[in-house]
Amino acid sequence: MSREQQAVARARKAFETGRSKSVEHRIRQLKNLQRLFTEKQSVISAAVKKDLNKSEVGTQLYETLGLEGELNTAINHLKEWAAPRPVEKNLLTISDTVYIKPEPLGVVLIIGAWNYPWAVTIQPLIGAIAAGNAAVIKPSEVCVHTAKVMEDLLPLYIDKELYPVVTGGVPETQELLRQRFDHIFYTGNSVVGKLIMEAAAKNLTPVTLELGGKSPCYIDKNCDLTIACRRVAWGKYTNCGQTCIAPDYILCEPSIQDRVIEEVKKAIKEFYTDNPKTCPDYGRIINQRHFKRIMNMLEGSTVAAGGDNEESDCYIAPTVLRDVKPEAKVMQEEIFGPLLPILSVSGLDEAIKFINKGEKPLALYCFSSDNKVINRMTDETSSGGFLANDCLVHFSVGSLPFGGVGNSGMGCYHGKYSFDQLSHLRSCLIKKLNMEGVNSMRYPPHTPKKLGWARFFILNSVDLGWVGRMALLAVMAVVAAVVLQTTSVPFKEKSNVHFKPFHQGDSEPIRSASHRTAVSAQWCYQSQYSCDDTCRDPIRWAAQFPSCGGLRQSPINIVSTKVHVNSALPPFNFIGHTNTINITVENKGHSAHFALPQSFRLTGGALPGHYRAAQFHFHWGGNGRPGSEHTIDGEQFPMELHIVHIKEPYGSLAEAEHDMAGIALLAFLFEESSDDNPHLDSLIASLGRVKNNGSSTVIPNFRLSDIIPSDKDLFSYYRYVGSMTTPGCEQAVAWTLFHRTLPISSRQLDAITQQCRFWTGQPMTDIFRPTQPLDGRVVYRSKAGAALGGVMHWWVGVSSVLLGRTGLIH
Ligand SMILES: NC(=O)c1ccc[n+]([C@@H]2O[C@H](COP(=O)([O-])OP(=O)(O)OC[C@H]3O[C@@H](n4cnc5c(N)ncnc54)[C@H](O)[C@@H]3O)[C@@H](O)[C@H]2O)c1
Ligand SMILES: CCCCCCCCCCCCCCCCCC=O
Repeated sequence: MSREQQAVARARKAFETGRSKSVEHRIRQLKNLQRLFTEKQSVISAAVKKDLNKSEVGTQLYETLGLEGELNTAINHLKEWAAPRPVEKNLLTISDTVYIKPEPLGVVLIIGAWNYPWAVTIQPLIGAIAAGNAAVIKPSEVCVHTAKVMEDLLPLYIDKELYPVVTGGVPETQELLRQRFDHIFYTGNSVVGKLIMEAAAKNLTPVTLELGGKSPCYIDKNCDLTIACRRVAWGKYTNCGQTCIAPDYILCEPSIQDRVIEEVKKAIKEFYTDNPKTCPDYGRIINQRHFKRIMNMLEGSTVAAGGDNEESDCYIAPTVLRDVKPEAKVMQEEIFGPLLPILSVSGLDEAIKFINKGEKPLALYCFSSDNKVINRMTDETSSGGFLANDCLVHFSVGSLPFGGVGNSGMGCYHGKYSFDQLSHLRSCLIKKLNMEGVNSMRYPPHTPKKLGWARFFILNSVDLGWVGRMALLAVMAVVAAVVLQTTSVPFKEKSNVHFKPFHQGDSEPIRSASHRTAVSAQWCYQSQYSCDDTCRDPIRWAAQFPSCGGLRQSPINIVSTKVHVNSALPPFNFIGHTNTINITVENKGHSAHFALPQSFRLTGGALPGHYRAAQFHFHWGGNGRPGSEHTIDGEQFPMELHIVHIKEPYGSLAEAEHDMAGIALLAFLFEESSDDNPHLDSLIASLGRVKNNGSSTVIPNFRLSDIIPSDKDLFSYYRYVGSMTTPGCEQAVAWTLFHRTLPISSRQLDAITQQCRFWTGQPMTDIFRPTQPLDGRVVYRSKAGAALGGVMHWWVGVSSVLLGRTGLIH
């Protein structure tokens, strides 16, 4: 068995153990990579310096900083990415659970290139690990020193069976390509890209090809040429032009060519001094083969700036070429070096024509102050990425898919795109064995009438709240009956539609005890799901609790730039919150609830009435993971406190659930502090006494005002209408999320998350529901100094918008 075969076989065996699939394992591996970049930065930089003469700062700026960002994103979002994704349903599948389940592909081969050896090799690896795959890593042999460092260091930090490094050149890569993989992720030139695809085709292995090509740069005469040329010079000469997305050549009108040359020259001097050769920020060509290749391209072109070179040092100065013709040697292939040809075009039309004659590029740059020019360039061309008035930086935006199109590649990655690219997005539809009558429309004998019903059910998608869904289930039952009656298909089983009361929640003490037992045996948080296949994880709550699939669900992500500032949101009045009392805490199986006396009251805050306190509880993560339910601009916080109040005169959630603001929930996010928050100590200690489901204890001398800020510090908050965050997800909640966060130390967080157990006996961690779609709701933000006058008016406004949207009025 060859070394390559052995590595692949070992990786597959390790994958088959299943360990790469556990989210915890993935996060641990990603954290280990984080540690590698912290602990070994100097070793990494020294190798890159030897390979490409990049400075230590340059390596950090262009390679490892981006990787750190990718690692942070993957670690923070992995749970959300890996969770099942609910999808829109048609009427036929309305009562089914329909979702996408991302699953690992298997063993991925990652073939890296030499120009940004860490960025282009480790970034796909982050995606492969995050998606739960094993990966064989083949660094480019061209960057000799870096390949060796990768081979030495990676096994010290990450699981070496699952993620082996195989070094070597073309023969070794070819031997790898003879093995069977579940995905091949290749970065390099298009010629080899085709060979990779050919090899992959033998096993129908999917490929991602991150290739290159000539990325054009159009400079419109209507723009600030100094700024444009500085940005182009940066994009071109960074890493000595050996960047896949470097602007390959400039297209501009002849009238501005001289100015462009002058401005590029100025920028070269500004960045790399009069003598780039001695400038620590100017790199070298990777080897003499590439040096010769680049120097050959100069043939037949006029040098307007630069041109100095020294073969023994692999040095080529930043160079500008003027009046270059399309037939010139330098225009026949990707330059991948520090030569910047300028070609004349008569204007935008000709530039677009010229670009469209070539292969679709990896990047396309357009510099102009005129939006019409920018819009025409995007509308009338195609490329992997498009940037107006800048170069390269799209590579650093993790929310943008990075990749080529046509000859510049296929597939994309970065951030969540890497995860998706290296996952199989499995379609899942879970149906029950009842409601067989509805299916009769698809069974033979086929009739025009059945076709009519099938058209109705298949061609209509649904976005109804629970009320609509209930009504529709009723319609479906009738249809089933009608279809049954009018066909001769014999059915042994009766179509049966259950109208469960939709408020089967567990928000004790305001939900009933009988509900509690029935429900807690069935629903669970995502963290419990894998160990108990009978429980419903959040994605499937709606199958049993229709309201959980409604249009006003909580929690939500609050996008701070999209909230509406509202001056009719005044401060709150708390009554009784400073009283010292004894409170009972009980492990409810999904969380621990701290009961509050009804004498604690709440008014103000634009709430439409007076509210009585019921209980408070926390949502937390585990083992360093955040656990808040609400997120702000995508950020999840370590923990969240919910204080539940019921509107007067209701006595329970069942009574309050038909009132859109029947419950007032006050939410506080926690932020990690270096010191302990002493007010939490008694609560933490009490959790240690209620480890198991159903156990309870008393906390003496408790004051709610000790754990929350005083009224005067609570004038600033977000408000929206939503739901309870546990089944039955009753849409009866006026949510208030305060800006002011509460402190908690990491020691305290650990103590909280490690003490209690779920009703299933597993450690009670990650007790939060994922954020839900806003579905057109508006989030309001209070404005200090607001008056009470507009409160009712505000609520009337909010209610009519919501009811109108769900079609319940009009
Ligand atoms: N799109 C991107 O993200 C991206 C990033 C970097 C580089 N690139 C492109 O890559 C090119 C430069 O890289 P390169 O190709 O010189 O890198 P390279 O020479 O390092 O080759 C890339 C990988 O292909 C392997 N390889 C080379 N020849 C092979 C063969 N015949 N059979 C099998 N494997 C083989 C090498 O071992 C190496 O691991 C440029 O075109 C550049 O634009 C693209
Ligand atoms: C405060 C200012 C910080 C500026 C940071 C700018 C970083 C820009 C990052 C550009 C990244 C370019 C890397 C290109 C790698 C491309 C891989 C292909 O060859």
